[in-house]
Amino acid sequence: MKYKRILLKLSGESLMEEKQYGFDENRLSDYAKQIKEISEIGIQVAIVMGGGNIFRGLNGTFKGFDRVKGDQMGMLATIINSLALSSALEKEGMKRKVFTSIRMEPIGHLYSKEDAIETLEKGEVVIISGGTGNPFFTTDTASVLRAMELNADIMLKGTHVDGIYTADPKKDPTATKFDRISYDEIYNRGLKIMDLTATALAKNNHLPIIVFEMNTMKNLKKILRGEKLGTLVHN
Ligand SMILES: Nc1ncnc2c1ncn2[C@@H]1O[C@H](COP(=O)(O)OP(=O)(O)O)[C@@H](O)[C@H]1O
Ligand SMILES: O=c1ccn([C@@H]2O[C@H](COP(=O)(O)OP(=O)(O)O)[C@@H](O)[C@H]2O)c(=O)[nH]1
Repeated sequence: MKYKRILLKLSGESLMEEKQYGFDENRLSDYAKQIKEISEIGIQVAIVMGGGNIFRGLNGTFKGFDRVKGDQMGMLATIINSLALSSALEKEGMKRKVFTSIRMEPIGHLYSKEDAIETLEKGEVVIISGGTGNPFFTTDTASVLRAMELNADIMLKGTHVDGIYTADPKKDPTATKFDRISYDEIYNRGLKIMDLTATALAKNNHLPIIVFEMNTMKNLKKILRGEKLGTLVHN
């Protein structure tokens, strides 16, 4: 296998399926099955969950919430999603440990790099919730940060689009997909697939990222086998 330890970022919105809000149990179960498949072949998997299916801080500000309170609500949303994923993994008979970036026992263990690495080395899945623990950040940034802390070989951003396009493919049907793209090009073209903080942090630390569609079964395993799916982001 090409990679030994991965950081998998799962978009909150991808959990919704056809729903307008919250999560779809079948989608969660499909994700758990895909994660099981790669864990069983010896890949160490750390996961950062998004929260956009429940709450985004910036949306709250439009409704009159204070931004910091809104972001804290968003971080709590990522914890709800993480517990749901943990429960789906449990149904698959998987050992896993939920960490929170903010102290919240007994809901999850307070995140520490050492504990997370120890858990990964035991072959258990690590789920890191609560984003970075700070407002004004995103779970993409949290994913890059944790990938670096945990010395992950790559960050895989699993979402509902099949890669990075010249423009948002939901808004522009003429947009075309990149097989590879540099961090600078994401910035120069102003692409909205990842926020600039996450992009800059990954670039500065030479962290490769693959953006791929996670809603099709087996895609995660195919990537780990080296099949060319999605878009590779590189320096
Ligand atoms: N240049 C682009 N290429 C691909 N997807 C893009 C681009 N710009 C914006 N998007 C949007 O980014 C979303 C995927 O990113 P992700 O962080 O997983 O989403 P979300 O924030 O909805 O959870 C999709 O909704 C897609 O339409
Ligand atoms: O380090 C973080 C990560 C997330 N959030 C908040 O949590 C929300 C949900 O996260 P995100 O939008 O990244 O989730 P996704 O788009 O991946 O579903 C964000 O809008 C922010 O309000 C935050 O404040 N700090």
